Amino acid sequence: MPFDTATPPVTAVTEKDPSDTARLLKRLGRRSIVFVGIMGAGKTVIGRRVAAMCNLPFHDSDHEIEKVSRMTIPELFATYGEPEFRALEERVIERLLRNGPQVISTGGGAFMSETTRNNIKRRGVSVWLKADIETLMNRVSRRQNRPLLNTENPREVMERLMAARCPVYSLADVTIHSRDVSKDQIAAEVIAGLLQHLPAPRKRKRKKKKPQ
Ligand SMILES: Nc1ncnc2c1ncn2[C@@H]1O[C@H](COP(=O)(O)OP(=O)(O)OP(=O)(O)O)[C@@H](O)[C@H]1O
Ligand SMILES: O=C(O)C1=C[C@@H](O)[C@@H](O)[C@H](O)C1
Ligand SMILES: [Mg+2]
Repeated sequence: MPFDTATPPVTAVTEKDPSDTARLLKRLGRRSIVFVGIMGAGKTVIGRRVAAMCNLPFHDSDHEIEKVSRMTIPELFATYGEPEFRALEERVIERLLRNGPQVISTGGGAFMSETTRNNIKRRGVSVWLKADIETLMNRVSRRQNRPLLNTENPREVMERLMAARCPVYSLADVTIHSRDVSKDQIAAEVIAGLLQHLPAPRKRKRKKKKPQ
């Protein structure tokens, strides 16, 4: 499947406009904003920024997993293998989701679990940060903390993962094109995208007074 990043642009709200974040918080209620997407898409950095803009708590499932297991993700993969990591990831996200409203950034493979997708649907609104292969490879080459990419040909692995995962990521409620423009701009586009997705509460009609 060709990877198309031609997501329709979302009109960005300005960061200075407090009413946009206030409206979003009202529409969100107790739900969480949940970032999904492949490694390097920007889930952690953009998630943290959106949380700061909305004055919401921020959690990253990878960091949470490292905290509860007292191991790094590469250590977890090496010691227990990927299936154990995935089971832990499901449990951690399920627990995090109970405490909305907040922003949660998930690990790159988390949304592939049907259980996790259902949990997110029930208690959150999902945002796919969608990026092209060049941008992603540029970003992930800076750090060696992603066990799935510790191979001879990380680009080939990334292409394979994208082909398998993009159709699933596309099930997210909101899609934002992640690219190398300022992080504030992407965060503002996320807020605009969420406002477009979440319907404004309908005004109640006033009952007409019966004539006396
Ligand atoms: N809009 C952007 N402009 C420039 N750099 C960016 C942008 N968004 C993210 N980055 C950079 O890309 C790298 C990867 O971002 P980040 O760690 O947030 O990705 P991730 O989606 O959380 O990945 P993973 O699934 O591996 O946790 C970081 O170095 C981050 O600073
Ligand atoms: O894409 C993936 O499967 C992963 C992404 C990272 O966020 C970590 O959750 C882990 O390295 C696995
Ligand atoms: Mg991350």
